Amino acid sequence: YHMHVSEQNVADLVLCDSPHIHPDFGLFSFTPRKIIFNETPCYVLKMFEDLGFVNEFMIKREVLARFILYVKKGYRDVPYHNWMHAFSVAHFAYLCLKNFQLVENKYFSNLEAMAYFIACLCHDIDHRGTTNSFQQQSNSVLASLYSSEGSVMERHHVSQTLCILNTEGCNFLESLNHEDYSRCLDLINHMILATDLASHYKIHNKQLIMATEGYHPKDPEHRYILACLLMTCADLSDQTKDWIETKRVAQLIYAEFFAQGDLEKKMGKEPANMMDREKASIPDHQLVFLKDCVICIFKLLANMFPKSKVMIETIKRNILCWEAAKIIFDKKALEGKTSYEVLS
Ligand SMILES: Cc1nc2ccc(C(=O)N[C@]34C[C@H]5C[C@H](C[C@H](C5)C3)C4)cc2n2c(-c3ccccc3Cl)nnc12
Ligand SMILES: [Mg+2]
Repeated sequence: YHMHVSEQNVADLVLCDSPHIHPDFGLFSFTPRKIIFNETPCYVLKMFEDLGFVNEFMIKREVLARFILYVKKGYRDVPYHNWMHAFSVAHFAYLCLKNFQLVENKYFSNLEAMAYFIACLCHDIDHRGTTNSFQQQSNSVLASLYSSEGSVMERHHVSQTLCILNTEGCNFLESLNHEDYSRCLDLINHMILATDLASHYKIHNKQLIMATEGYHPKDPEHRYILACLLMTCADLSDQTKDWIETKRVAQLIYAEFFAQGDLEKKMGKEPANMMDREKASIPDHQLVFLKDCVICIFKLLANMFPKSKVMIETIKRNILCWEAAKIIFDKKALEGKTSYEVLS
């Protein structure tokens, strides 16, 4: 693995005790993006320990510290799909494990819980800020590797995760017995693949049935579908925070989308509307995304875990904010302003 992390940073992280955990850190309303970038590795280590995995699986703190720093280094400096996105997604996994007591209430085994947290942390490693369809369109190396199976980027994120685990001094799972080790990698693989939104639409109906008819913990398909639901919720968890956060995240996402659109234009390709800074109507697109995708997923989560009902209210409030914003965006469009200019 060509990346490198300084052993000084590893030593500092092993000794890190600096930030006391913020009192609201365990609440669904907490916004993990407010954590100072340089303190995030320490928070990941603290979440990992707080979830009991270090003791349960006899994990060496130094090896885990090195793994976390390699994962962080594996993310690129793109507007949205960067380390802070991974950190916020892992924080949401931490919130679900703690607030829903997924292990205590037998929804997840300890191994599944650890795989869930790790998959969230690693689910977008080495993202280039471009979509799966762009990989195909541009005949990227990743497309040549994975396009026959689909979920091109997600397969690359899995591959990068395995590369880091196989890097000297990073395999914190080495203390697991052979069966747990291969089961954990299999779980991480399926959980990361589940973050391809196109895949989510394929199993949404099964999730609806599970959420309405009841969860059967002994049914392996239910365990798989629940893991997929929890991955998608974590990936979209920015949408369950207050409006200021939601608006700021939209700026980051559209910065990425429009950069891809600009690239496609340079390549002589016609970008999709949501990627075209001249054509995209951000409020309209976000209203469709929130009403047709985000709120449906979190309603399923609320069916299974009533404690997450508060997030439905937050998403509804964000929808109202986008409805109000739409009026302003449409007025500014008449003055010739693009919606990205209005959003910024
Ligand atoms: C706020 C917000 N808006 C978003 C608007 C749109 C899309 C999006 O990928 N749409 C689709 C629409 C159809 C069917 C599939 C495949 C493609 C064609 C593209 C999905 C994602 C959005 N998204 C994400 C997000 C979640 C997972 C992966 C990547 C991203 Cl960017 N996280 N936050 C947001
Ligand atoms: Mg992704």
